[in-house]
Amino acid sequence: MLRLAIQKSGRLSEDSLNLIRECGISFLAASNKLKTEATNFPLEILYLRDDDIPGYVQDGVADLGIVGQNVLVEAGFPELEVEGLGFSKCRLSLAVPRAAAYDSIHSLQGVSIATSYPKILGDYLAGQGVQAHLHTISGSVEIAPSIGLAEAICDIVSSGSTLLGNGLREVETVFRSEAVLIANQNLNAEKKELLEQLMFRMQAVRRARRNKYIILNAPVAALDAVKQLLPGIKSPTITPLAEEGWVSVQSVVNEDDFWHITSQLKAVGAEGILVLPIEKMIS
Ligand SMILES: Nc1ncnc2c1ncn2[C@@H]1O[C@H](COP(=O)(O)OP(=O)(O)OP(=O)(O)O)[C@@H](O)[C@H]1O
Ligand SMILES: O=P(O)(O)OC[C@H]1O[C@H](OP(=O)(O)OP(=O)(O)O)[C@H](O)[C@@H]1O
Ligand SMILES: [Mg+2]
Repeated sequence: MLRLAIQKSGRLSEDSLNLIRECGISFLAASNKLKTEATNFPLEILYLRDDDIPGYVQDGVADLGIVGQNVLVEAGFPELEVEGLGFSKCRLSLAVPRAAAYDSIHSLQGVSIATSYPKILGDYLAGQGVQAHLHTISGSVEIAPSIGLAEAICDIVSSGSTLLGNGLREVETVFRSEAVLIANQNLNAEKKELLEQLMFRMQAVRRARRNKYIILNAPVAALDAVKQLLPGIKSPTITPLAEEGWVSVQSVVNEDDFWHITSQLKAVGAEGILVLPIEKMIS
């Protein structure tokens, strides 16, 4: 049985549970329990504070974990990372009060900085040859300058609205992060095999999320142009319509290219374009 540690409640929780469910793994929702067992895969899920997850996986208390790279690197175990999961993308940034003078990172020489990430920030500043006074606090970092605790901060930024709401200005990106799957490095052969199975499923889910299934009608005369725009996995599926001179084309498009490609498809004469989500995608 594999033991997977996920965040009990917080930013990573829902996406972690959804990913496990989309891998076809069923379990009872644990509203107040701290662990659950899957009913159709040899997996036990532990619900923990995210800061504890890297240490538990390093020690082998849990075999696997899902955690932000920021927390993983801060804990000092970057080597546990198996793969990026594409959600909870954010950055760790330095910010100063809106009116404060700031020319370059050297403006922070000798300045006091509040952060929950003293290791990542300390390494970054050392790399830039800057010495600052770090105040480690565990939360609400953005209020530190307004209450006189520090002159600058280093914390997680996503939309930037928390910085804006606290009168702060982002000046440097220190670290980019997303949720990652981590694994203990001494898994036995049986657990390694289960990890492979889980990763195979996670990859199929992630590929499916990045792609859409597209079905459209096109005049035969436009077929070459349509094929150019829709190369598909191998090549598009083409079937004749009941109406002479028309075909139905089915293919897969990348989410990022989707709007660009559909407007070009319309321009070459495609009609009745349907776009469907893909549940799993296995190469
Ligand atoms: N605004 C955000 N946008 C995207 N990802 C974020 C954001 N804030 C945090 N994250 C990511 O989600 C992780 C968990 O954030 P959360 O705020 O839930 O942590 P926490 O308060 O430390 O939780 P815990 O109670 O488990 O210790 C962060 O370490 C980071 O990787
Ligand atoms: O750039 P933004 O989109 O505003 O996001 C950044 C904020 O999100 C996180 O806090 P969260 O809202 O998770 O609350 P927390 O401090 O309780 O963890 C993080 O600690 C920042 O404060
Ligand atoms: Mg935490």
